[in-house]
Amino acid sequence: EKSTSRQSRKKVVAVVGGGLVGALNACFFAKRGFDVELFESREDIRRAKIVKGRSINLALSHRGRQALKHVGLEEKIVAKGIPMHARMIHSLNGKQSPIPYGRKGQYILSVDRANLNKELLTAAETYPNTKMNFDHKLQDWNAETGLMTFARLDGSKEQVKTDLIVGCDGAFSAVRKQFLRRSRFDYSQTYIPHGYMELTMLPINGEFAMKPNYLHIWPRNTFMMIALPNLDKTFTCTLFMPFEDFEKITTGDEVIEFFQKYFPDTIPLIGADTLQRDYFRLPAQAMVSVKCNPYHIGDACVLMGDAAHAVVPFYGQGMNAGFEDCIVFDEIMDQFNEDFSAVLPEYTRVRVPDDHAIADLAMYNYIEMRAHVNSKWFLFRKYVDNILYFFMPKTIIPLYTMVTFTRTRYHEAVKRWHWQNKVINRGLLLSAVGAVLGGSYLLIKNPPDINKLIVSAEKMWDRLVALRTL
Ligand SMILES: Cc1cc2nc3c(=O)[nH]c(=O)nc-3n(C[C@H](O)[C@H](O)[C@H](O)COP(=O)(O)OP(=O)(O)OC[C@H]3O[C@@H](n4cnc5c(N)ncnc54)[C@H](O)[C@@H]3O)c2cc1C
Ligand SMILES: COc1ccc2c(c1)CN(c1nc(C(=O)N(C)c3cc(Cl)c(F)cc3C(=O)O)c(Cl)s1)C2
Repeated sequence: EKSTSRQSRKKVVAVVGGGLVGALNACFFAKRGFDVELFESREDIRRAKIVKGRSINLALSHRGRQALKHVGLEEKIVAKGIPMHARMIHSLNGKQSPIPYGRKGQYILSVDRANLNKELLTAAETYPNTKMNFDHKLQDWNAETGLMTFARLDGSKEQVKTDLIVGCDGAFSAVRKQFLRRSRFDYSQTYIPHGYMELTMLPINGEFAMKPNYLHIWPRNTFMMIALPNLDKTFTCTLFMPFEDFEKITTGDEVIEFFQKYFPDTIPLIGADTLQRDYFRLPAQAMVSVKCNPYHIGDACVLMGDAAHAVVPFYGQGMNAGFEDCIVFDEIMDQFNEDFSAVLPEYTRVRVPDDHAIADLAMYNYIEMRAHVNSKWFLFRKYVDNILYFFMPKTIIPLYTMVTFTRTRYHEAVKRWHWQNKVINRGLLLSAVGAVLGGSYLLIKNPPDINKLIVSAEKMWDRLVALRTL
């Protein structure tokens, strides 16, 4: 007979937010047999034309692919992604230098954000036990009763109560608002002084304007641009620049002048008119880094994705980390037999250190890129990484390799990176000391004609002085 007791009735999970992580999470919970109610404030993007204001394409790497694989979506998404086997570094003089991401199979994928979101929503909808509620904006919820209040477009209100609330409503999460009112909830957010703006590089004579299977980068210290390819043979270029520099450029001529100075090779590729039109289409967008702890309240609510950890995009890991949140939570559900009162605290204990680590890594990389990464430095650093990795593949694994191509826990990748740096620095120090000792031994053994040395040193000095006066 129909059992009514709470234990045996199928539990209802509310997923708030139908973005990338919310839609994927709906699949994870539905696959487990829960009744899933997804609530998304926007309209169903599968009916809408474009999704403005978010990055148009993203880099999907190993962590994200493993999550998609878990719900049987990896092939479908990878088939619509464009492999990027290497970075293509564009120097100021127009020289292009490829730096492979790793061995043959190690590549990342450029995927279209809107298409990925649509595929995930459609996949969630195919489960008979999911219900999609679009135009439902969470206004408030009560941590004691679990009662949620949604506002509809027509101003009406709808109240819903479920067994678990999964907050996947992004960097400015409404679900997280309740956490902020509670004691012992740590929260920090940092806006960086850089903004980002997307520009489109159209095909030239029906072909990609640049080589497609690369992540194109124009590192210019304070400024940086990157370009990821799209299936329609366009590139989406993302320009990163301090807001105060965006604000200095107010006319079409100033846009061209700026690109002529810093990204000259892109003007013929983007086209002066497209550049001037795109530049004033949308204002530069802000980038925020959010860290918080804990990710749960009792057995009632848990945060995942940007709602729990918005990161600056300088590692291409935000979505990959949010997707990995879903796998980690799912693994803990197995360990604790879906008992929310045990699963949620364990999820916080396990996942917070890793999501904080990737937030710190992305911020560190932003500061490093801004401070002293131009093409030469970028090339040098990646060559050193790749050479050490080539000779000592088991000992020296580049940080980006651990982050991008493995599921090494983010905080463990950071620990190992610090250890490797110590080993490398000690190695460099030892070899430097060795060179000095060896050199001086040779000098003592057969001293050169000291007078000749002085004469050639004086000649060198005179030439230097002459150079300086030029
Ligand atoms: C410029 C840029 C480049 C990036 N590049 C990459 C990359 O290359 N690789 C990568 O892995 N990541 C990248 N990211 C990060 C990635 O975009 C985010 O990590 C990812 O979108 C997070 O997904 P999410 O579902 O947690 O949040 P979101 O994508 O923000 O989705 C949140 C959803 O919740 C809905 N919502 C919000 N409030 C409410 C409410 N009150 N009620 C109901 N619904 C609500 C929103 O409408 C939205 O649909 C980039 C980010 C930026 C800004
Ligand atoms: C759509 O908007 C965006 C915006 C930023 C990014 C992406 C997509 C994708 N991004 C990736 N970053 C890495 C990485 O590990 N590092 C260290 C890098 C970091 C920077 Cl900033 C960079 F320019 C190159 C590399 C690199 O190594 O190629 C990947 Cl691997 S993919 C950054």
